[in-house]
Amino acid sequence: MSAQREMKEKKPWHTPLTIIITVIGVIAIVALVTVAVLQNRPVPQKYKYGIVLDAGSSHTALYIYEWPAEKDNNTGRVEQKHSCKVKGKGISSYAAEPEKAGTSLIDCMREAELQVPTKRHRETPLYLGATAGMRLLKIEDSAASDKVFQAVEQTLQRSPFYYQGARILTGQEEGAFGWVTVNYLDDRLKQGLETTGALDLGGASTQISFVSRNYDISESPSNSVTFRLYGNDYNLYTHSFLCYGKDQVLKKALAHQTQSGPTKVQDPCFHPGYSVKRDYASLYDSPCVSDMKPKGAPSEFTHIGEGNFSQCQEVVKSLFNFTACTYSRCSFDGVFQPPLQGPFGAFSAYYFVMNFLNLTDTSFPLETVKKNLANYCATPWNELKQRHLGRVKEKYLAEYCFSGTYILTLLTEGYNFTKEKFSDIKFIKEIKGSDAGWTLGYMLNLTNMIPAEAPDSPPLPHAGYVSIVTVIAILLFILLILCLRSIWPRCSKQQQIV
Ligand SMILES: Nc1ncnc2c1ncn2[C@@H]1O[C@H](COP(=O)(O)OP(=O)(O)O)[C@@H](O)[C@H]1O
Ligand SMILES: [Ca+2]
Repeated sequence: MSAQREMKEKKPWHTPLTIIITVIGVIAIVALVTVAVLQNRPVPQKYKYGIVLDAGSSHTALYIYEWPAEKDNNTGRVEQKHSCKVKGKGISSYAAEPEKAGTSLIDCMREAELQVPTKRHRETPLYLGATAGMRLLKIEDSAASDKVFQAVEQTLQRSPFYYQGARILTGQEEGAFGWVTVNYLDDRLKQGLETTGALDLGGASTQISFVSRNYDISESPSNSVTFRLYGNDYNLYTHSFLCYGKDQVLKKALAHQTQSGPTKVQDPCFHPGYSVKRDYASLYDSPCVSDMKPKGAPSEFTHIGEGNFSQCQEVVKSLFNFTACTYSRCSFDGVFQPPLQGPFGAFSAYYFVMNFLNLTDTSFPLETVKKNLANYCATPWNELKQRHLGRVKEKYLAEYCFSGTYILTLLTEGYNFTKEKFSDIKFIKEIKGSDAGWTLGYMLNLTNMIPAEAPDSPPLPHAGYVSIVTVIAILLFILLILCLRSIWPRCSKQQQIV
């Protein structure tokens, strides 16, 4: 039996000293991990809020956005928490009774007070942005537009939120902020990815916004918006066509068909069997058509449907001017447009209409889409009413054939989405739970929530920190055991020799 083995038997490794050292080591490691877990624990998540009212031509909607309080200007994600549809029409329809524009907002403001925690009310910014309906009212009757704003301001100032003002957005802002929203929600800005173009169709105006490589912004400076976001520069092309929202285009189409002041109009864009009396005064009441009003027209006409898609398309086409262009290239009405580029998201009325018509799938050939729409337009009005009334507003139902035809014509003839490019368009309502539209981009901009430069890389997250400390602690523990098992006997032997 060797001397070493004898010594081991006499002096096993679990001597009181080694046990004490092991216990102290274990306590130290547990303490280290506990401190790491407790000291660096994230504080319970708190949220901040922002509210934007979208005062559109047809209706007003309130959006509440929410984001983590700790990280608002770089890594945090802003999400839509809630939306509220204001009852009744858009604020521009209250020109004759402006106070009602203010009171119409009260219900949604109450809802917002319940949605945002009370202690956050005073710091929650509140914005109202009006679009083409108010642009038209301002052109038509600037004093009435001011009164509507006064009434709206009165309601908003009384709310507990941090009111930041109500104003009319320019067409460029409406287009550019829609583009920011779509690309922010898709996480394309932070990652510097290729961006998605934005197509917004409203009732009174429509916007197209996209980044086109090698596009010379100096050719039409009024169509360009430059951004520096997260360290990337963007030259955005954007244009807003006033009077090309679907409700104003319908007025233009009817104006086109009533130039001789008839008492009966046979309209290919409405369904067979459709017949409604309309008065000339309300058809021609907008600045988009007011100067076209035929002289000596009767007070009303009967609007009769014929259900003919290709004839409807001819009527719609005649509303665009494709000849006047002083630039290298134009979309229509003499407006500059660089070559289309990249994927596009089409939202708002583009989505509502194409979704109702079951035509959101753009992987089908354009010809198939047209054929399906032609079939739909030829469907008798009575049949459609039986199928959908009760679930769909009668006004919407009556107009889907016209709106669908307008959308296809605007995209293909107006903007030049050829049959190859048509599949670049995706009809979308929302992205990751937040509605596509200008409101989110508007708020991100006004609250400076998108930094111009890329944020510094974030510090180690809590879970990562705890894991690293735990791994180090386990390694230390293993080292300690190894030390005890292999080095300690030698140390003790040395002690013995001494
Ligand atoms: N469910 C729906 N079906 C069809 N059209 C709809 C639906 N919901 C909203 N719309 C239409 O979408 C358009 C929204 O435009 P809006 O934002 O009010 O105007 P603008 O942006 O021009 O100021 C209107 O034409 C409205 O009638
Ligand atoms: Ca709109």
